[in-house]
Amino acid sequence: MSTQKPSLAKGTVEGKPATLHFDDHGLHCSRGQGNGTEWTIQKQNIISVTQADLLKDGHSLLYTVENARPKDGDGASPLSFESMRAPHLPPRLAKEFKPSEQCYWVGPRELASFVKGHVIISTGSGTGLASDIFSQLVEPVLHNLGLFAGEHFSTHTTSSDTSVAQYTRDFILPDANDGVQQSVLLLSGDGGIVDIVNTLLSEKRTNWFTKPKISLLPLGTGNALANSSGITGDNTMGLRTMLQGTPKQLPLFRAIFSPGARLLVNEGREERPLQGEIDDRPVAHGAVVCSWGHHATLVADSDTTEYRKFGAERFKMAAMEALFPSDRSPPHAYKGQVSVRRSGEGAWEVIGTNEHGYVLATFVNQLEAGFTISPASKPLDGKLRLVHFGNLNGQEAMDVMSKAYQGGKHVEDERVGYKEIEALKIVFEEEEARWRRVCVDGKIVRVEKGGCVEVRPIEDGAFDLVAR
Ligand SMILES: Nc1ncnc2c1ncn2[C@@H]1O[C@H](COP(=O)(O)OP(=O)(O)OP(=O)(O)O)[C@@H](O)[C@H]1O
Repeated sequence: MSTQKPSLAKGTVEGKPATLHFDDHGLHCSRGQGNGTEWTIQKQNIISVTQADLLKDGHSLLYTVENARPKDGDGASPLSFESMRAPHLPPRLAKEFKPSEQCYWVGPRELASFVKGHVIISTGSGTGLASDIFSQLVEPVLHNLGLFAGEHFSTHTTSSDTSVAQYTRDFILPDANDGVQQSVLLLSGDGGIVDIVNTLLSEKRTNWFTKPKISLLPLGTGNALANSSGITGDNTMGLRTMLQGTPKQLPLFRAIFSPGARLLVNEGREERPLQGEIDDRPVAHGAVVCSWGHHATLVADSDTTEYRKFGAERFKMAAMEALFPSDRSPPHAYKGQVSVRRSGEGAWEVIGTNEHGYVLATFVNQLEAGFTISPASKPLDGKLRLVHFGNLNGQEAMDVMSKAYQGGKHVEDERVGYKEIEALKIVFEEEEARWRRVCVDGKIVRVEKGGCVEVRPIEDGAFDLVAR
């Protein structure tokens, strides 16, 4: 329902006389009388309104259009880019979609002499749309803004799961250490973010370290960070936030593992040392979630080429397998001691018995669009919250977790524990390695037998995230 008066302008569109009016649904354009043309640009598709160079005080409206529905898994972008030149746009539209003054991507081109622009395209994220979305949507927007690869930004396309970390180490970190301002456009899911965070925090930083500003175009499967920071919520793939958002410090946690913890890669077939280390103990940083139990298992088990074809459905499919194993056995009861600290120096408080189903500490509200894991979490509020339940049977666990799709009602269920915490500690009592897998923002860390992990927020920032 419309809540504000429509805003009107008479003038021209692409040089021809037109009437434009803007309301809560979008921009309605009409040309000519009687049998003239009428069309609407939906509000959710509007990226931004910029000054058009050639028209001096005129405007360009940048927006997305839906492509004919691509077949699942064919790697084609669902959206492409259009722009419209109009000297006079309805004032409310021009005001509401004005780009942020701090935004490198719409600032004066002279900025390129002291700000470095980077575009990172993570081809392995989500269902593999990043390359086509870059060429059909993002690059045309950048060209429209007068930005060209090689001149105003460098482009890096990933070829392996170490590409983002490598690029960060080789290009972004040295400049950040020299105090150079950098704006990064990252086309990826949460994984690209966690790769950059861990690389920046595990290497040496100088006193001049200048935090890069990162705009995330959410192209992963869950996109928890984007869904919880107001980056999504329109139909522009994060481009509106990139142009209109402001940089905000990304809250981070540190997970310190017992010696011997390893990162599992290549569908769990290979292991690697973690990037970070403190006092000989492996360390991982995250911005979204650290979990053990059903959540970590379903993330780990569904990270295969086969499952990835199903997009976000892969999480539900793996959850069914974990909660209702095909041999009809009950879901696994995860054995270990879980404890939390409610205040910095307070006593450790033991959670539940030594059998658990779900142990998840998070900063974010949603783990995927509509799956509200922590309803009290506000965008980038930096508060770590624990969601926990014990050893429930498959149907009970399914009933509880289904309520997360109803706006986070699971936290009202008496079987679920939900609280703000300062620190989480897990001491693992599992014999089999697969039950000692911990998820840190989608990455999987396997802890050694008898090992432990401790998780707490840190003050340190790696970069600023452009958010609304
Ligand atoms: N060309 C590639 N080959 C192999 N791995 C890649 C390639 N490009 C990216 N990757 C890896 O794929 C993973 C993609 O993770 P990312 O989080 O971006 O997507 P996702 O898991 O689908 O989404 P989300 O974490 O938001 O659910 C990252 O670990 C990244 O390093």
